[in-house]
Amino acid sequence: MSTLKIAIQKSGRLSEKSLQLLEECGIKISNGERKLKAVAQNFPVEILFLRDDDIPQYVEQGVADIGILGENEVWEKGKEVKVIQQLGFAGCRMSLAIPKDEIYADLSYFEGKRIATSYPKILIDFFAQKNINVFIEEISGSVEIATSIGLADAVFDIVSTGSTLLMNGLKEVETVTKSEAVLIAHPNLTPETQAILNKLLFRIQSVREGKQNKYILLNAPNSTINNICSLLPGMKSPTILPLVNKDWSSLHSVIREDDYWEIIEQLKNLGAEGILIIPIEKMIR
Ligand SMILES: Nc1ncnc2c1ncn2[C@@H]1O[C@H](COP(=O)(O)OP(=O)(O)OP(=O)(O)O)[C@@H](O)[C@H]1O
Ligand SMILES: O=P(O)(O)OC[C@H]1O[C@H](OP(=O)(O)OP(=O)(O)O)[C@H](O)[C@@H]1O
Ligand SMILES: [Mg+2]
Repeated sequence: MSTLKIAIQKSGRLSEKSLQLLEECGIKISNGERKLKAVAQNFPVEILFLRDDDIPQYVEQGVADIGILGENEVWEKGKEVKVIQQLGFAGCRMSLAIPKDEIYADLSYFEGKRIATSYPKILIDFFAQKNINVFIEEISGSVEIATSIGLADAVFDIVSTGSTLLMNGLKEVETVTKSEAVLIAHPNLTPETQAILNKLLFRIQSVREGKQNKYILLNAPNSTINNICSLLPGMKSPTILPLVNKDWSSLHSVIREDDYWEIIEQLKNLGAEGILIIPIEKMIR
C-alpha cells in the first residue's frame, strides 16, 4: 500500500506546531527519542524528521512527497516544489536592520554596504530589483551579532517580536517580505500519494477553519432576533430555539474569530444577553 512521506523539522521553531497539526488531523505518531523516521498508526503517512533547510531539496527529489517549513526557506532554496497551503503558524517578517544610532532615510542607505544574512538569495533578488549594489556576508546563524563584531554594516534576518534586534543594539528599517509556515509538495505525485494528500488537505482545512471560527450562542428578545440573524448568518443560517420565556429566543451560529469583538458590541445594542463564544475543534462547510 502507498504511503505519503511528510518531511517536518526535527527540532526548532516549527517542530512542535508541525507535529501538533498532524495530531489535530487525527494522525497518531509515536516518535521514539531520537528516531528520524516514524510511521503513523492510523493513516498511511511516514514522517521524516529533517533540518528545515534540507526539506525543499528532498521534496524536489521526491525523497519526501510533502513538507512543512517556513515559506522563507522555500524562496531561499528556489527548488521545484509547489506551495499548496498556508498553515497560519510561525508568522514572521524578514527585515533589514542597522545599528540603532545610524540615521536612515531610505533604501539608498544600503548602497555599497556589507549585509550579513542566512538568506543571500532573497536579499540578492531584493536589491537587484531596486538597482542597489550591496555586499553579502553569508552566515548560518547568530546574524544579529554581525555589526557589533565588525563583520557587516547591516543585517537581514527573521524578526518576530523584535527583541533579538533590540538586545543587539539594532533597529529594523525595512521589511522585505513576510513569511509563515506552508505545506509544500513534489510537483508530480503519483495518483495514490495525491489521493492521500487530498485526504490530509481536507483534514487540515477543517482544523484551520475550526481555529478561524467560533460557535456563538445567545439569548435575545424576539423583536430583534431578525436583526441579529443578519449579523450572524452562520454557515447556512442560524438556529433559533424558543426559550421558556415566550418573548425571548436562543440563537446559535458561527462567527469568524476576527469579527467577534466588533459584532458583540452590536449584538449587545440589539438586546442580546448570555452570549457564549465557544471554540470549534473542526469545521466542515
Ligand atoms: N522568531 C520567529 N518567529 C516566528 N517564526 C520564526 C522565528 N524564527 C524562525 N521562524 C520560522 O521558523 C523557521 C525555522 O526556524 P529555526 O530557527 O528553527 O530554523 P533553523 O535554526 O534553521 O533550524 P534547523 O536546525 O532545522 O536548520 C524559520 O525558517 C522561519 O520560517
Ligand atoms: O524578533 P524575535 O522574536 O527576537 O525573533 C527573531 C529571532 O528568532 C530567530 O532565531 P531563533 O531564536 O530561532 O534562534 P536561531 O539562531 O537558533 O535560529 C531569528 O533568526 C531571529 O534571530
Ligand atoms: Mg535551518
